Amino acid sequence: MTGKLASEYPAWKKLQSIYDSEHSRLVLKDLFAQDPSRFEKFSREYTSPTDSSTTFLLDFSKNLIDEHVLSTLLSLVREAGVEQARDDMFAGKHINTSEDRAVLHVALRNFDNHFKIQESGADEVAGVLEHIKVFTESVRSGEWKGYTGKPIKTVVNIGIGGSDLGPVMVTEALKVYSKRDLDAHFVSNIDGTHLAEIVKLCNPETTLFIIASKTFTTQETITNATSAREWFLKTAGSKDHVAKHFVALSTNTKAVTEFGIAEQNMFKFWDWVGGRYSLWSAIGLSIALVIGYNNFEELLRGANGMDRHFKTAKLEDNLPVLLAVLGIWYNDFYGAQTHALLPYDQYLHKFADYFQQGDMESNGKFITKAGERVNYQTGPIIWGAAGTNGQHSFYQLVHQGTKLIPADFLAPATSHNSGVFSANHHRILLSNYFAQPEALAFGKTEAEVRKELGSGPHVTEALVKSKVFEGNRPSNSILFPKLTPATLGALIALYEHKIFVQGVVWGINSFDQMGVELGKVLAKNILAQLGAPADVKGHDSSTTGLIHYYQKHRKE
Ligand SMILES: O=P(O)(O)OC[C@H]1O[C@H](O)[C@H](O)[C@@H](O)[C@@H]1O
Repeated sequence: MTGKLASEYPAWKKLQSIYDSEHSRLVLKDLFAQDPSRFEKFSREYTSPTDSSTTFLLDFSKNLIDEHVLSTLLSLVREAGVEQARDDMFAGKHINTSEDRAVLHVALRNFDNHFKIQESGADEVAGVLEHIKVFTESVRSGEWKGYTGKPIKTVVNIGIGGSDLGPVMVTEALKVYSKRDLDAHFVSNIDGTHLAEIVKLCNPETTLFIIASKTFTTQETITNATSAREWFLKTAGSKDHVAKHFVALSTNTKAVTEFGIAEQNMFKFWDWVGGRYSLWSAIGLSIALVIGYNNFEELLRGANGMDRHFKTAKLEDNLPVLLAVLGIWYNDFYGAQTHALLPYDQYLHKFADYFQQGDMESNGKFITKAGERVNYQTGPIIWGAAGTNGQHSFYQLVHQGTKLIPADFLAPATSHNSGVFSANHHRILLSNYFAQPEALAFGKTEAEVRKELGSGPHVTEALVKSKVFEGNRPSNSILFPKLTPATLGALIALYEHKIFVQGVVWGINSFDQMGVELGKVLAKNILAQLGAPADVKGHDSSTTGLIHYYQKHRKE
């Protein structure tokens, strides 16, 4: 972090001039034809520094780059001081400057104290992991009993944002490792419908509520938790029973005890864990309950392997850096607005949702750390869905629309369910995983279309044109042997560090989230005015009109 605007770096200016003068030359079809070793040059195999069985391939050869572009992008990383900023993060420096906090999700998975981290609380991580281990083992084994002496059958995580999305994504991704007789549900939305539908599936005698909130002040979570406790007490009667059925994951001991959860039922974490980076902390309790502590630890170890790679690999081979600079190339020079995450693995169907918060809350900023307005684009819009469903909905636009949509395709070579149905499913899935990036990159020319259609009265010019695929649409492919906890940990950490690198280049603070505040404050003010039309004051005519319409039509 240099305090400069990204556009001031010499490499940025050079990239702009390369783009202006040469981008029309960067045509994938030609680049591949000119260089038979393009795949070897622009792909890397990752092997975890701590566990050789955690490995994946990143193929970035289908990007609109050549060696000159890539080396200039890496110069940008150097000029922006990414390596120093990375080392500062790992050392526990307060790089979240607006909140004066360290950013230490890497400390949550710092096995063997590999990184020397001084920040207060970092030495408590192992103790909390032990707490998680003991608790999850007692719940999973049936030793932990509800108030009528029955074991826990259902866990309900109540949280929102980072206190929800990570646990949801990971428990879905690693479902195959779950304990079959323990159901897990997640309630996040303040809409009472969410909780109402979930409690229908729960028996108060055998349900454990996990109240997950870093601050323990989030309106949605505290309201849902209070309602869940009321629902529970309707059957359980005595408040003494709450201790067996409610635990909290938080940094706010005072608010947790005020809520009525005993301190021994609170799993602690620290203000240097950002909400959207918290699944590795106590916020992962629901994950550990579902997949077991050992698998949870494997997830963390997988992430730790990626941390070590990110910390030491040279920039040319540093996978988070490579993903980051490719993203910058499209976002800032090609004018791409979005980035799609397209996992060809049903287990990863929440992956894009998760990184919507991870990326967009981190890098959706227009002010640099020094308080200057940027004069370039920052974080992309992240979106996506599991393949092949997307192919039957939005891929049309990705292939033939007017927008450039860089995409990451992810897939496992082996399915967890190969033995359940015929191997055919996975082969078909993967044939699509291979075909889509190929189609995007190389397209189909007008000549090919004409040849295919032949001649005849039905072959109009319009028909020919509509069947052309221009190609030259870039993508990354990430292929891993199998979706294990460690592989998933490595992949999540890969994207976390990608977001970090981009944030440093853009000069922004990736670790605060001031942009979520205004709406919250206005909603609080409006909530106090919803009683009667006469109370509605101080708004524009649109907001006033909407509230009045609501007041006229509501039946509560
Ligand atoms: O965990 P909590 O304190 O309840 O916060 C839940 C969420 O609240 C806000 O929306 C923040 O922007 C998120 O980053 C955070 O994850």
